[in-house]
Amino acid sequence: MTLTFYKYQGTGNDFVIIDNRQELFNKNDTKYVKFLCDRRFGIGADGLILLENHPDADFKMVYYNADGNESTMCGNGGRCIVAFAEFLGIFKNTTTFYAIDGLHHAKIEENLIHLQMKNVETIDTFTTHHFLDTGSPHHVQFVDNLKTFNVKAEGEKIRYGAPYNQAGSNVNFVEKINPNTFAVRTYERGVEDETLSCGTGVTAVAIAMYDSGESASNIINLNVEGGQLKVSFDKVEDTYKNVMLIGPATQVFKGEIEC
Ligand SMILES: N[C@H](CCC[C@H](N)C(=O)O)C(=O)O
Repeated sequence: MTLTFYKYQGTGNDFVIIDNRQELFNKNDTKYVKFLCDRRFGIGADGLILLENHPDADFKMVYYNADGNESTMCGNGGRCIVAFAEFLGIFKNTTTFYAIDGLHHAKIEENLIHLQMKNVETIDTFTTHHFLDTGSPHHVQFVDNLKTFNVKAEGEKIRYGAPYNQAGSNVNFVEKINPNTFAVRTYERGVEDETLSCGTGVTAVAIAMYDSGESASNIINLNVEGGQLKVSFDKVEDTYKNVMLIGPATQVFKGEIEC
């Protein structure tokens, strides 16, 4: 049997996306998902995304990291599945979908995907870093010379070290460009390497920078290895609401693979 897939990338975070509305994909075959994401033996991607039907929304998103395990919310993957759903004709302009962290609203404007992320109520702030969950867990810390920083080695230490341990966290290293712009490089849990961009990661960075006073703007630019993203939000009492992750999402190619 052949499996039709689409390859998407959102600021360099890349995904295999499958229209699984017929529910033919074997969701329990971790080894097969890992094979599809393998950059040498398979298609190659940071993650795999299934688009499925949902009774109360336009569609449902199921996300797997490159290690083959289902994981928490993927912001760049969320932007890519919105572009894919529009390509399939599931919606025009605005849409809603369910992901593991709940209902998401999204719209496409001037070729950019505007994805509403979950509200953020809790930010743990320490002398060395911040920790918050934007749909996935994120450790956020400033470094000098981000360009030459050893993201993989240092990210791995933090990701597997206390207090995260085996469950882990994604790790974002940050450099301030100006009060409204930050450069970010991310070590991603479940990819176990640096990715060119992490959507829930830049969302965490933007909120942490505002919350700690590093930025006074609620519209923040994030420069990532794979391009530029924008995050906007409203702080209502102690909660960050209307959190929007804004950026491009591109269909790179369509393919078929034996399964
Ligand atoms: N690796 C993350 C999920 C994907 C996050 C990232 N690709 C994004 O764009 O948010 C985790 O397991 O927590």
